[in-house]
Amino acid sequence: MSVISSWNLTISLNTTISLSWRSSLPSRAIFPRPKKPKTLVVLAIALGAKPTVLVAEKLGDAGIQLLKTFANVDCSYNLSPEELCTKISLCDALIVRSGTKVTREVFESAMGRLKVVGRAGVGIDNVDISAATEHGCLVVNAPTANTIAAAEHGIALLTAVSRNVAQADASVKAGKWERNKYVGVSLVGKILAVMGFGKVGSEVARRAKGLRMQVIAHDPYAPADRARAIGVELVSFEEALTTADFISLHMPLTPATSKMFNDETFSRVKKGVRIINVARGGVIDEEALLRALDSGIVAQAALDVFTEEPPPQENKLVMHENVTVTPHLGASTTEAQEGVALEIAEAVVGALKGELAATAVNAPMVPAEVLLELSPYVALTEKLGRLAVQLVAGGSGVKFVKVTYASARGPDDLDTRLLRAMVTKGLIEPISSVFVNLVNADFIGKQRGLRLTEERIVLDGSPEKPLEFIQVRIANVESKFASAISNSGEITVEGRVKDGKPHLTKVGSFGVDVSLEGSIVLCRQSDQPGIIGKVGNILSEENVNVNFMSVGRIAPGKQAVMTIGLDEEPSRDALKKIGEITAVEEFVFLKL
Ligand SMILES: NC(=O)c1ccc[n+]([C@@H]2O[C@H](COP(=O)([O-])OP(=O)(O)OC[C@H]3O[C@@H](n4cnc5c(N)ncnc54)[C@H](O)[C@@H]3O)[C@@H](O)[C@H]2O)c1
Ligand SMILES: O=C(O)[C@H](O)COP(=O)(O)O
Repeated sequence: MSVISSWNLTISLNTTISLSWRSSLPSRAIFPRPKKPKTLVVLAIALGAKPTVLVAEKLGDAGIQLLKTFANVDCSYNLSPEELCTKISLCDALIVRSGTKVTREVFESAMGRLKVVGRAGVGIDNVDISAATEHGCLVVNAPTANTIAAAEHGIALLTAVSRNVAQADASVKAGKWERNKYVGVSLVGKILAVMGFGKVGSEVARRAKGLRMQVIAHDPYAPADRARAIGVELVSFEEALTTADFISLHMPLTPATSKMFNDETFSRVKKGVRIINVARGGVIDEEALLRALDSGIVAQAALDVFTEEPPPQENKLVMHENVTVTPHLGASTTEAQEGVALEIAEAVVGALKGELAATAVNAPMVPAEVLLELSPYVALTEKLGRLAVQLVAGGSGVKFVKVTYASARGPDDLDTRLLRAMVTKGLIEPISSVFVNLVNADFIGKQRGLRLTEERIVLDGSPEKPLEFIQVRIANVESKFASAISNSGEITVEGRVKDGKPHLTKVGSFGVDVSLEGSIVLCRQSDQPGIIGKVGNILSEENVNVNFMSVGRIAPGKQAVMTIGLDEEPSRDALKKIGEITAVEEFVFLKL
């Protein structure tokens, strides 16, 4: 017997969302699936073996200790890209700082085993997030623990450039005493433009106010009330650029911010401006900065970060007399590194345990109370998806899927992202070798050409229950069980949560009622006495336990659909015998 595995979304009791590994029997009878390369690894975890965490860059000891309570920890620093790719297929989690590039090749080399990448810090520009998502790998970061350290480093560089501290230090050490050469500029009353008013930017602004600078900020996404509360005016990019005496950069490196400071922007700054960058090297076009420094447009620059780290030897920008540099030290305080290590270790352990960390970068965040409430509907939607797709006749292809949520709640009062992901999982997993989770559901769905639309029906009644029923319909397909096609011409399955358990309540236009556990047989027959007994006998001869049975009919004596819930999988022979009962017009066996 072969065993396959997949991520499974569950909601744990402490109300965190869980993406956990599940091993299950393949739906051989209907859709044989190839073995996946991650099988052994997943089984190892399922059987209680410790997961392996590769720590690829120096991490604070508290974090390492925490990881060791749950996992085997392999601290291998300075790996070459090739070595990382070789090692990664033996690891369930990877922890990096900014010095390791977690590329698409890394995810591909992981062969499906890598479940989480932890970035021990804020910037995730060294992790290929798209590739992580495509491979269903969760990415978490540690976004708060180094904020103060980075802000303090920004202020250190600001004060250092204003008083030529680095240059004067080097000069004295070279045996010189150049008091006139290193006359500085005062900060009091000068305009500081903080570019990127997030966590670090606002802490820099707070501290610069303490130095009695006039602080303005540019951030297209920052809330004005946060700026007001600190006494900072939010201004346009143009105003920040043209009025600032000092510019401090604190935005992430994204396609939109890449080389945001270039020849054109430098041509608009106030002559003699001083620039501090503790964000990311890539937000400045370094060659343009060099030109601006040489022409005196930029008087000085202080750089903690570079496009390429470490920058090449004898780099003109690094060696420039008006440039102060540090080797990406923004987060490097003892306190910040201990905090970051703990923050990332907790997030990675949580993710490996099946909880989705609050710092997930590539998965939708759903509040804990919403998760708890939606938990039984998560199971229901996945199972409806699984049923619907198994009803499709071979060769039909599944493209147009509609999910209808019927609820007494207002349209804005129901977060369906989880449910949509689970329908996608249910639709795709039985017919492919990919595994789908909350991280990659939308991507995989799109990749496979699935056009999933959602629809809300607002019911009268009490909004206490989040959902009354959920319907999954597949359009433009034939069904291997013709009765599953409703009057609208689509394969239709509908379900409800009863006593906390998912139930199938409609197939096509037939009302049914069966708990969605184990597997089910759907059987259409001409309504007459004795059929239930005959089917029951065939199954009991095989020791297959019937856990639920319901019959939905159009009218007495006409057609009826019998739904039988089974604990075990019947043999092909037993299924054949059911099909041979004279009154049975069609039947289908479905695995949940
Ligand atoms: N040098 C270091 O060691 C070090 C340490 C910590 C953080 N960082 C870097 O500092 C930066 C900020 O970190 P954070 O924790 O404050 O992040 P954050 O997400 O809290 O803040 C980033 C801010 O930038 C804003 N932003 C996005 N696009 C922008 C644009 N085009 N123009 C202006 N603002 C824009 C966002 O709205 C957000 O408010 C990141 O690049 C991070 O990697 C560096
Ligand atoms: O984005 C960050 O958190 C900082 O750049 C720190 O990077 P580091 O962990 O490599 O010091």
